[in-house]
Amino acid sequence: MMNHIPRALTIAGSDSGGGAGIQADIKTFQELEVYGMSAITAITAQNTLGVTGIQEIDPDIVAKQIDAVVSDIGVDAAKTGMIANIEIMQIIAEKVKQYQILNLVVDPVMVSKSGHSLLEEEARLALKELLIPLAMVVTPNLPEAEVLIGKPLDRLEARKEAAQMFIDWGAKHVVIKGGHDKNKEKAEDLFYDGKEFVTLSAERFETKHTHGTGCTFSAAITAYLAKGVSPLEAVHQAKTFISQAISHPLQIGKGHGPTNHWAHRMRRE
Ligand SMILES: Nc1ncnc2c1ncn2[C@@H]1O[C@H](COP(=O)(O)OP(=O)(O)O)[C@@H](O)[C@H]1O
Ligand SMILES: Cc1ncc(COP(=O)(O)O)c(N)n1
Repeated sequence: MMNHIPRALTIAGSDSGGGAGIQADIKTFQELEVYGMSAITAITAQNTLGVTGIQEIDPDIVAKQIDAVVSDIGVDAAKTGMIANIEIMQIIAEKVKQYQILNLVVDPVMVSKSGHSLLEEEARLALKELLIPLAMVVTPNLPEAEVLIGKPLDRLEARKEAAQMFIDWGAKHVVIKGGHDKNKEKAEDLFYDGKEFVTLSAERFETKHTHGTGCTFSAAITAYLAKGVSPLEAVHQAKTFISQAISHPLQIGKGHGPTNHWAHRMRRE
């Protein structure tokens, strides 16, 4: 039998600057030798300085993109990123259920690092009912987890309780990312599967080039799931990948530059 080519789908927004969104996801899939596909939810005019315009895509076209790739090519794992509005969220949830996409990574993107809204405010809490219950892995950053939980998550105990809430809402695994916890010496994320907490700790790099870190991290998890790796191992591998990408930033643009998706190759070369 021929070897199966792992294939991954990103359902997210386009970042014209190439550092986040669909572009970061496809670059990550490619680096991890997974065939990448996309269903675009919104087009952003964006660079390292910020977002200057957004065109949301008709939910029907989002649905048709998912239909097109699932019906012909097949999807071993998928992720969601920028979703823009509630109608798009509803159609994504419908399609994930229709096609029984079990390896779903939900990155609950709300606001860009440059401060632009990427999901309408009224739709943010709907993530709890519509998408998080379908997630194999959900990857909130601290501000997103605080919005969803409705309280501050400064202390580890509060983060553990929050992780349990994500499992109660139906996610199979959660990673609460600690990138925004600038007081911490390490870049520490908290993984939970409903039974055991695992701290993913890595060196924190002093850099302003963190545009697209969350997209790249969740895309790497998706790529490893597509290859058949367990969620915990996928998260460990993705943490290594994002740490390498942040540690060798690209000096591109005048603002918050992108991470370096090919930095992981340096280990091998
Ligand atoms: N300065 C940094 N040095 C090392 N790792 C970082 C740094 N900033 C973020 N990370 C890591 O990158 C990943 C993405 O996290 P985060 O920046 O919190 O997400 P988001 O992009 O969604 O806001 C996490 O694994 C986090 O720990
Ligand atoms: C299309 C799109 N999707 C996601 C992000 C979040 O990335 P970041 O938080 O690093 O700005 C973004 N800026 N643009």
